[in-house]
Amino acid sequence: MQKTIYAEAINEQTNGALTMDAVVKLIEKPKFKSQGDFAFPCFALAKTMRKAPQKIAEELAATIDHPLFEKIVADGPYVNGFLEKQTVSKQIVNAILEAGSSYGSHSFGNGQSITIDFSSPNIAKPFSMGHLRSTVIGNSLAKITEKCGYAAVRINHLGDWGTQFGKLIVAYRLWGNEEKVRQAPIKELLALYVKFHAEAEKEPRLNEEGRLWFKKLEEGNEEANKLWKWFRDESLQEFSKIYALLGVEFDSTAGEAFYNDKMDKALELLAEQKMLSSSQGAEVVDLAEYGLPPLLAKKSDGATLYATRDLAAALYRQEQNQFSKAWYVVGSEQTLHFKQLFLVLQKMGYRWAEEMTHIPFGFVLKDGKKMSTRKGEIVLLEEVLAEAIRLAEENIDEKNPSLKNKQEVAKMVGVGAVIFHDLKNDRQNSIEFSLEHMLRFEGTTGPYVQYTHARACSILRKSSIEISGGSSSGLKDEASWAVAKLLMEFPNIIEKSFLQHEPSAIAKYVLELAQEFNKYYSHVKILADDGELESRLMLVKAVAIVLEEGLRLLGVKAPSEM
Ligand SMILES: NC(=[NH2+])NCCC[C@H](N)C(=O)O
Repeated sequence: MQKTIYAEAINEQTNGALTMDAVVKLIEKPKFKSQGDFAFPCFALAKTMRKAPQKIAEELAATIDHPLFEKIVADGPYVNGFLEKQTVSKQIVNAILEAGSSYGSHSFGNGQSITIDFSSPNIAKPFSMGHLRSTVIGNSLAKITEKCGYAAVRINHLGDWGTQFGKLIVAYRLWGNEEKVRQAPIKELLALYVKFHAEAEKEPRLNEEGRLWFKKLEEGNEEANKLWKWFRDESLQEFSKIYALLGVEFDSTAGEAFYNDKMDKALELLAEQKMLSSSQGAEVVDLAEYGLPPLLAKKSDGATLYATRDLAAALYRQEQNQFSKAWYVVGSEQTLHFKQLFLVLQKMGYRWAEEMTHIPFGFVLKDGKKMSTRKGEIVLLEEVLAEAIRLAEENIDEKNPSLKNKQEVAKMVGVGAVIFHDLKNDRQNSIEFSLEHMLRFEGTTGPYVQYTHARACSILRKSSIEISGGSSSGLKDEASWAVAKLLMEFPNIIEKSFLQHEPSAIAKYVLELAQEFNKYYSHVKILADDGELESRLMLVKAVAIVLEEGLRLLGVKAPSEM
């Protein structure tokens, strides 16, 4: 908002030589504090105004006069604007106190829906680190889209269909034990699956059996479907423990199986458009014109595939939700799959397919190596989260042994640490998994931000003044200005995180705000009883609001004491 005012002033003085949009985009944040709060480079004006940029900068600096600015100075070809600290900090703090948690919201989503396909683990298999990343990133993106005025549709596209379930059924019928599966479903089903592959090496006939049973499953055979449904229910129950811990919910858990009866229609549509061709008995959609391998729509034995199900799912989602955008939070290994999927839909003539986006992310590493769920190295996510909570409790025991709801807070801190660690780097980067590191109370961690928020809450508790509504008269010292200026950035950060599909923008921001606030806390006696006490407390309250809201958008809770 302050930036817009600066742009307006420039625009007015240059008689609209550039559009407002162009001016806003050109305004930079200066590198050094001594260069003020905004810098506008005059190069783009030089042509239309037929003057040297330096000259334009001088003229603008001399003519712009706005009460929101303390001074406007030419700095070479730049016009630097220095905000009037007291007035602006007053405006920002009051706006935050009035808006509360809705500070930073946007309305550009206009209530349109965005489907977000995330988490999407495979049943009868462990919930992997990759699925954790998808879950955490997708959950945050859903909250960010809502903050921008969209209606988020959270979809867990479960991997619950495919030939592997034929194999699993064969394995269970041969070697399975009902009691064992009930006790530890994922572990047991995985063991059966692994055994199947080992045995099939020796006895290839088993693979044929597996295909047969999947065929039975697709055709609605009762025994096959009963077993499949049981495996699915047990798996979902296991996954739901993880979702409960993470605080993640879905609007739909319609997985791949859900599209079993919707694929014929998708295939028909492709056939109608003459987009199917056969290749070695299989039906494919040729994508050579885009330089891509063909999308496999139907195998030679008539079985459909992952891609076909995604095609049917996209058509179904557009029909159901009329999504304005469709996002897929899935690891970067599937980049080609989504490229093909989107292009096929575009080729079918659907304009909406242009608004479909694959949102990839990097790997989780342990000691520099990719963590995987292959034999022997399964890391059970539930155990990881339980360990994080246990370590957080140890930390609290040490630092604040008399805390009342210790266990509840330990859960917020432990789980928050894991989530924050995932989201603090650009999502495409791989992340090194270290519980010890992510749980530190200092440094770039979730607990550090939570701790800073709790500190702000504690200051507010200690003062006798009740802060509500917005009637701050502003502050003008450098330390509080640094905090106020960051608070001013929050709405822009939200928009940026939306446009780039990057929760990390918010994570980095709350870290910076926490650091700046802690500097303020150590330089200024906040609770000193002078004329500015109330304004300082209002700033503290504004910081608490923004930290809590920033963390919420990441899916992290902010305890008021820890
Ligand atoms: N619509 C989708 N394809 N979503 C992603 C599914 C991810 C898949 N279940 C996997 O674990 O690899």
